[in-house]
Amino acid sequence: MSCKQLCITLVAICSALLVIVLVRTFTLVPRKDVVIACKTADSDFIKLTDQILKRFQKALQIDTISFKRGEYNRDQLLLLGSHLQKSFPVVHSSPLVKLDIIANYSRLYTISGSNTSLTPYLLTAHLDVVPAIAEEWELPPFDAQIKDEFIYARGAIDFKQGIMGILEALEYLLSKGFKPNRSFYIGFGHDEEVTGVDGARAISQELQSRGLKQVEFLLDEGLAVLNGFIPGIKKPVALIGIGEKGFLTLKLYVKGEAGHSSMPLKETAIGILAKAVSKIEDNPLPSMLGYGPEKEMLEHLAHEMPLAARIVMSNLWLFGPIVSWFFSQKPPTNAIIRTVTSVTMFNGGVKTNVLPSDATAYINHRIHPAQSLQEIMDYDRAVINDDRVQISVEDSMVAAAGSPSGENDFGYQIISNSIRQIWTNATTAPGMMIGNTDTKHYKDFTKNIYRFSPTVMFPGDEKRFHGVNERISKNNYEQAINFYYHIIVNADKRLLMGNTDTRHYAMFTKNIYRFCPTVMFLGDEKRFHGINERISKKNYEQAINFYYHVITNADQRSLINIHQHSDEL
Ligand SMILES: CCCCCCCC/C=C\CCCCCCCC(=O)N[C@@H](CCC(N)=O)C(=O)O
Repeated sequence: MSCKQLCITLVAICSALLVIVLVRTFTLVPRKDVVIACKTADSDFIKLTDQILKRFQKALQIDTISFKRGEYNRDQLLLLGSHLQKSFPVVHSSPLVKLDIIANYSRLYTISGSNTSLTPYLLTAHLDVVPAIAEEWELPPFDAQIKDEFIYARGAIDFKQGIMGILEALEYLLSKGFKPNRSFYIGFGHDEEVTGVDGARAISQELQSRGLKQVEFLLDEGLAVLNGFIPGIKKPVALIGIGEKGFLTLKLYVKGEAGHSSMPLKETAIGILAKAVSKIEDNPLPSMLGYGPEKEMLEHLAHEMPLAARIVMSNLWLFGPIVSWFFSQKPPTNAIIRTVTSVTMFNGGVKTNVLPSDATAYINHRIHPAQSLQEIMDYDRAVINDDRVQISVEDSMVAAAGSPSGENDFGYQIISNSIRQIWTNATTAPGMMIGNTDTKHYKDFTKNIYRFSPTVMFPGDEKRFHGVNERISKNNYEQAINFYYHIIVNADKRLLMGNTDTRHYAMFTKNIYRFCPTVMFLGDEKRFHGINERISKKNYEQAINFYYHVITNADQRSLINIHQHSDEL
């Protein structure tokens, strides 16, 4: 090939790439949904009264700690149960609500709706918390004291704001005479922090034994309203977890030889294990950017970014390696692009002058959905490359597949719209839950599983999860209550409302109306996107005449006297 031909080929390739990049950049259009903002002046806005705040603080003061499977503060769980019972008298006495205590401590509420043809939905949360090292906290972890408008306590964001927020919203609604159309369940597990096998799993079994086959959607704890976490986006981003990373906990064990420390061997069990652990930390797993829900998230958010970042995010097929490098720099963004590795426990040795007879370490991986458990095991084995280190699986879970997040996916849109009613300046996007939840126990009921916590976070706050100084602002707790209020009200609709093409015209007018000239009887709603969609001949005639009148009536300078038909005089 001549030099000229080479130049022409290169120019052609570059031009083609440029066209693809620009087309992708400008065809990922922003969403312009119209949602009705929830304002503090609204008559149905639930204000954070002293009473509401006090009962939240009281719930936080009860240290419902889970230590390990089957080992949790049973007395405290009972205490929290009676606190809920006392705090929400309307919920606990309503004829519409049935409460079952499951496996002694978990709580399953069944709220009966009037329309049994509507598939119920499920809201879940957990009653337990992880332990806290009190000495490291600014304020004691189980006092729930307030400092600078923040309530500090273990469980403030993981996840007693969910427990109390849901019940506050329900208490309010029922006390105002709310009678749901759609039934729903509320499931509070008592051992989520130690995998939920006693609590959530038992709730799920109870629902199955009642013959429940399907729920419309499930909302559990999860991602949050994030400020400043995603490079290039200034406004808050509310991520709804549509998938969940898997986990793999590996036990590394080295058998050593006990003896006197004055005559050491070349390496001790501790030394061998320390080298293995160090190799694991030095060799992070490769980036999987583009192969999981994070791709959808970044493409969704691209339109919120400045042009350069927008070009990059819209074209991960080309710029993936740059984004991977960038995201690897910070733990929260690193967590979404790869399987991560944490060495969480290390034990060995009994006395300062005794050679250790063995040493044990635990590695906790959070697995990217594009990878299998076996791949991770093989990777670790190859990296350690030392037969003296025995590797065994302590516990594992494969990653959860992505739930649908399209414009017509009822559960996703109910959650997204409810978020935007509260955090009006936020943009929502599907994301991947980086920690684990109780949702694994409910996966047989629906593929529409979503993970979102109504928690506002700023960089650094992620360390408060399972760390020190966990806290929530009073304002955020008020938002959490109102978020659940909107979830319950919005999910009570028969069909997804508001997801019409009108959002594409929202910039032209605030006078947007949605009406179909369709006559419906109970049961006809199933024909929408269902089977046997139909219209009567008469109704079609009415539809034509309706549009005739819309056109003729709208053809006026100003509003006319509507009673000008001669037959109405
Ligand atoms: C682009 C930025 C994306 C990500 C930013 C995330 C910021 C933090 C948001 C949410 C935090 C999620 C982590 C909290 C998990 C809470 C639930 C939990 O602790 N679960 C346990 C369950 C234990 C188990 N074995 O089931 C856990 O994951 O260990």
